[in-house]
Amino acid sequence: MDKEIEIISRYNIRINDSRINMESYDISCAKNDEERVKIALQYLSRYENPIDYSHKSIIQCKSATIASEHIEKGNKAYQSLSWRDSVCQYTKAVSYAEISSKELARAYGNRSAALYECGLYDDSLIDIERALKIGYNDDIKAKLYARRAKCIYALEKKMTPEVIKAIADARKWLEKMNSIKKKLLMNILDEFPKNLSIKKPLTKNNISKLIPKIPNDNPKIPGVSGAITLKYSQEHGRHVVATKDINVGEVIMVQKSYAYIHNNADFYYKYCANCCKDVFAGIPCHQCVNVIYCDENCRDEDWREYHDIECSVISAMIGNVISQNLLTLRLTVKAYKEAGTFEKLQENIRKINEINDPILKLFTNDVFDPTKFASVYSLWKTATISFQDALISALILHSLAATTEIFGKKITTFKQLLKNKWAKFMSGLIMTNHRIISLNGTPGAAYSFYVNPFWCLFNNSCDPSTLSVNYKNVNALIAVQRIKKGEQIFITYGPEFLMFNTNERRNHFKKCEFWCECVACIRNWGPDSHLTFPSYGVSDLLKNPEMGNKMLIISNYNKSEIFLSDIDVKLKMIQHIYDLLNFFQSTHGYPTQEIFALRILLNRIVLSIC
Ligand SMILES: C[S@@+](CC[C@H](N)C(=O)[O-])C[C@H]1O[C@@H](n2cnc3c(N)ncnc32)[C@H](O)[C@@H]1O
Repeated sequence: MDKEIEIISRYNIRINDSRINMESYDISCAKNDEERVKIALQYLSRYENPIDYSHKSIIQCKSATIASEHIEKGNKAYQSLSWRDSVCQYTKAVSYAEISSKELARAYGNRSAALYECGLYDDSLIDIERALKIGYNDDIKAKLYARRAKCIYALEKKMTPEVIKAIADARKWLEKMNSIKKKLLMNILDEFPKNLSIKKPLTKNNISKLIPKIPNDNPKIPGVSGAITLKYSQEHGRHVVATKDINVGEVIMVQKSYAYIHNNADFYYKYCANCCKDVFAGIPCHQCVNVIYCDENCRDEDWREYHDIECSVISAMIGNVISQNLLTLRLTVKAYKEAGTFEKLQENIRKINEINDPILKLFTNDVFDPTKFASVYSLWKTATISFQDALISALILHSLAATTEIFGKKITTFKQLLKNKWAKFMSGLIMTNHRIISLNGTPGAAYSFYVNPFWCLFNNSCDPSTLSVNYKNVNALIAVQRIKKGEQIFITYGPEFLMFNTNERRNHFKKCEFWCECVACIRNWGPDSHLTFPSYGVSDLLKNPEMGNKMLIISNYNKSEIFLSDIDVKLKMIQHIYDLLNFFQSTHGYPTQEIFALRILLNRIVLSIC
């Protein structure tokens, strides 16, 4: 492969490699995104020999060898008692193993042992069934049946008919085992349930407990409180406003992101690619090695929604690309799937472009539906654009065209792409999506990256009126200031005044191409400013025993080991803080030192959960 194109494909694209002269390609003359990508495709067309996505060094495929390597790594982790690591390695083996292969049966069987050790008995039972169904080696089947007996016993805590049956099944297969292993297992079966070490089940993630219930009282914007609405003004652009007084602690929104990806190879094997839940006994995609699912339902849903197209494309892109590019691809594929055909997609986009009202554009059938492409596409706004952006878009298009038959047949050369009508149309959409992601894509925890269209309509304040709680693909906002009817509601885009001074914050926002005009920037608040706010002491608390008591509890908690306390204690403390914030703001106004002392503690508690 040509050196230059190798750089392009490998780094797809953080190209600031001096061998590629970006400056010499002027896209300023282009009228639209389609023309910009055309210039990039013309630049790339000089390569006779484009990236070969059928090559095994570029695409990761199912492989018995790689599956066996992961099984070995899983065994090592298991022997050193690193149960979670061994589960992860066996899951990698599950995804690399060929469908119905002996490696797949082994991976499920071995993973059931690690899951048992984690205390995940239900998951272990599921894997045992899978291993037996595919065909586990006869000489170790007895161990699987014995494990089934142990799991059921651990769950039921008594000798049920199922436990007895599983023990009998294990005995039937004892003959096939070698003599040492047979003796060991026979002892366990003879003594059952004596000497069983039954662990406390592994606690699954806590942060989901922080996510409030989805508000269901805004018929126009599902997942959003009925106390808010969208507005537009020359000064603020689109923004969110309270239609009723809102108290601290009230839920503003709980919505799923339109698109979410985790771009860390290990996370592909820990979270379901469809619903994002932690997955311990996941199943693979039939074709690729990059995703893992809770079960067949999640696998089928993902396939219907976008994975049927993405499957081979992400295999080509993963490892070479940064997460923004994968999210750009996801947006494009989802838009295409929603429309069903290129003609319908073109028609949908034409209709959105014809609507001038910046708020109405976001709606589908009179509802702001965050699962529809219109809600994302209408986030588009003009921003500086470079040849590099066009090049990225051209390469995403090439990955799509060269690995799928979306354009009728696979298109592998850049020259052919320039001639194909629908490839040209999709090139423009890819570039527009690339710009939408550049400005609205949000990095989440654990290398995740997502876009939530409603969240993107809030303006920033470095003293936000809301707290963001993101749990994988779910985005929640909770009020942390009392907000009066008619007031604008703000989120934080990152740097808050408690952490950074005004210059630092405004410089940070330069890359988002705006000059922050929030109250904290206008008043030049920095990390110590809250110490200059008025303070009323706690005298009013003495007149209100309920609040006085909450303050006492909170002050004691503040002196304790916050990180070590139980999640339910933390949630109780958060509720006390909300109550105290409401009390202080209604008696003393805003801002005060007492309020910020509580806000700093609130941030610490939330951080300790996330
Ligand atoms: C994610 S969007 C927010 C919604 C946006 N107002 C709209 O009309 O779509 C971010 C853009 O809003 C504007 N914006 C948000 N917060 C701002 C602030 N504190 N000061 C000035 N402009 C802000 C900037 O133009 C920024 O690029």
